[in-house]
Amino acid sequence: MPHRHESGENIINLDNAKIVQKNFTVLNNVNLHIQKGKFCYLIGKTGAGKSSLLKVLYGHLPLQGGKGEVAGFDLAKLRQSDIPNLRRKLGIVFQDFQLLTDRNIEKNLLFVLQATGWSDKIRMEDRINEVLASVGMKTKKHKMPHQLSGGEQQRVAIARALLNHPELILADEPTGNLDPETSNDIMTLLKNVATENNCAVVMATHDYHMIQNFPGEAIRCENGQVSVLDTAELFE
Ligand SMILES: Nc1ncnc2c1ncn2[C@@H]1O[C@H](COP(=O)(O)OP(=O)(O)OP(=O)(O)O)[C@@H](O)[C@H]1O
Repeated sequence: MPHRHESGENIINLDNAKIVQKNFTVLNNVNLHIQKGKFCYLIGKTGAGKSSLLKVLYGHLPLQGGKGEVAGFDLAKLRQSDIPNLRRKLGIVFQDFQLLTDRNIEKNLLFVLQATGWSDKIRMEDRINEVLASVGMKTKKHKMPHQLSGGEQQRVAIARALLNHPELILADEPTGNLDPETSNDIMTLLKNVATENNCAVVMATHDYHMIQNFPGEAIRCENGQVSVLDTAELFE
């Protein structure tokens, strides 16, 4: 892993970073330093650049200027062949769960383990049971995704994100398809598993009720710039 080096206490370091979609600069001069183990929101209006920022952090969009480091990987020097190694350090959770619909929960998780280099059958089975237990879904492992509610599918998606002991979970509107009560359950779960696993979380959301229920720090995308604020400032 040639471009990996330890970076002290931060899981994310962006300095003067430029984030571009096609030829359009979405965010410029981004300076962002997120400590290991920290939970923070990513907020901003539709089109402000939240998803684009997340995509740069998980190596889906190339960094177009400045410096960037995620989990010790230098984003400016990231090669295609480094991306699987970066992704192994991350857990990614999406709004639409993105479970494979043609196989049961256990096989969904097995697929990820096999794709990330695991081979020992017993160890894989143990890890699957462990992560499913940590999200309260161990008894549902033989169910197909369509047999689960949205909240349950998102629990499984969080379990899947935890498989490789990530140092960082990137979540793009993970409660966007859920009712308010289920959203609160998922949020509580995400916060708890992050704390238990000493894992940082960056979670994009539009849901101000949830931010009010679970205050904290937020990264705001606005007018092509990024700033960090306390969520209490949003309700003054
Ligand atoms: N694949 C793409 N090709 C070209 N432009 C894109 C692409 N994806 C996003 N954009 C543009 O980049 C800008 C930022 O979009 P992005 O999806 O990052 O915003 P967002 O804050 O996540 O919005 P939302 O809250 O609606 O998800 C928008 O102007 C959008 O039109």
